[in-house]
Amino acid sequence: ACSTQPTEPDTTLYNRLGGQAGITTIVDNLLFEIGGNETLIGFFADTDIDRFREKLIEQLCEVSDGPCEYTGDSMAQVHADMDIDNRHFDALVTDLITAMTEAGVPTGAQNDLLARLVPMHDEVIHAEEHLNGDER
Ligand code: HEM
Repeated sequence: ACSTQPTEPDTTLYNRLGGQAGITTIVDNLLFEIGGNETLIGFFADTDIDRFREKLIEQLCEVSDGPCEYTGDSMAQVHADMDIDNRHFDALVTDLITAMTEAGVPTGAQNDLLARLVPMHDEVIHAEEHLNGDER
């Protein structure tokens, strides 16, 4: 029980998240968490949840070096005019951690995914200021 699992250097984060099945489970768990989170649910009142689910799966796959291409809109375009603040961002991160834990993702892989999403923070929180700049 105390043995440590060495991380294979040639394993992608995508594989450590459980591949396509793992990422799909993470996103479905996240949708469930958002649905019960009163800090977040209001933002999604008019959202096409099927599209949101599909684009988020693509994005998490691409950002973890999986075999996908993100086909959604830029983070600045998507989150403009929502007035998202740090409290909302933290609530989403907390729900994502719960979603990953429930999916059985090891802590190291959880942290590596979060580290790849955190750089998007400014584009989500200050989306308007990024709209005329370069898009990612
Ligand atoms: C790193 C953080 C985040 C990432 C990576 C992310 C990613 C995404 C993606 C991929 C989409 C779908 C884009 C598309 O349809 O083309 C989306 C949509 C959305 N996001 Fe985020 N998001 C983040 C943070 C947040 C936060 C903090 C909130 C609010 C609390 C939020 C609220 C929404 C809403 C409401 C939509 C749906 C927009 C619509 O109805 O068209 N997001 N997000």
